[in-house]
Amino acid sequence: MIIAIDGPAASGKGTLGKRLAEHFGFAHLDTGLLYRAVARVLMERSIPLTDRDAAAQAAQNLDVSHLEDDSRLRGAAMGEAASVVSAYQPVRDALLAFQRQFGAQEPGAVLDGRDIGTVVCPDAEVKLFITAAPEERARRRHRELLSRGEQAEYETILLDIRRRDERDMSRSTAPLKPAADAMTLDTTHLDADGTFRAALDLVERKRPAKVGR
Ligand SMILES: Nc1ncnc2c1ncn2[C@@H]1O[C@H](COP(=O)(O)OP(=O)(O)OP(=O)(O)O)[C@@H](O)[C@H]1O
Ligand SMILES: Nc1ccn([C@@H]2O[C@H](COP(=O)(O)O)[C@@H](O)[C@H]2O)c(=O)n1
Repeated sequence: MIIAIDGPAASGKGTLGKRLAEHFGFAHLDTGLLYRAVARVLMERSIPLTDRDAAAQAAQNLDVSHLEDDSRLRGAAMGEAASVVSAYQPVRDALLAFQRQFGAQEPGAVLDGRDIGTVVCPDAEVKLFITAAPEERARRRHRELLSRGEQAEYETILLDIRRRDERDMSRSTAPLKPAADAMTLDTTHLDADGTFRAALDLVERKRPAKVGR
């Protein structure tokens, strides 16, 4: 059983994915971390992000263990860099098998990203597309950074989110878009608990007999 969650930056995909996975006893993969990790390899070696061959090589040799715990992958700069290297087809190709293998786990898996319902797991039983207005997403990210004691400007975050959305939606390879059979949830006026309840309702409506412990 696969729950595919896609959506734009800071829409709450990861928060929701984690909660759904806990609820159903499934594994969870934040696929954005894979692209962030590829970008980090290049940045650590002072290789320009425009070097497609180096990015592809980094993706092919990526150590995918412990990405969740790696604080160096978080932050706006790494998200921006990830959105550059993620547009390269060979990078995406190199990360595909791992993601599909992750999705094949029993009793199930939740994967969140940009192309899970469209490319990685086109046969997922449940596909959710999580959105929120850019201003609300920027407010959430701003709150998050301030609560971690980091310096953050709301306007800068909003610009970053808009730029990243644009790049992710307009690229030719695996652009961010809802799968034809995805259920869209606009969370602009929902908090994290409300989002979880609304998503759970959608999941259970879609697969009432198969989902649940
Ligand atoms: N429905 C919600 N209402 C308010 N805040 C939320 C909601 N969902 C998530 N958040 C908060 O918004 C921030 C972004 O959420 P999260 O990291 O889950 O988004 P994301 O879509 O996975 O982001 P990214 O695309 O950058 O990986 C976090 O601080 C999270 O706690
Ligand atoms: N399935 C995915 C997941 C992510 N990306 C790219 O990585 C960037 C960072 O992702 P976050 O979810 O960690 O913010 C994102 O902007 C995408 O460009 C992707 O292409 N496919």
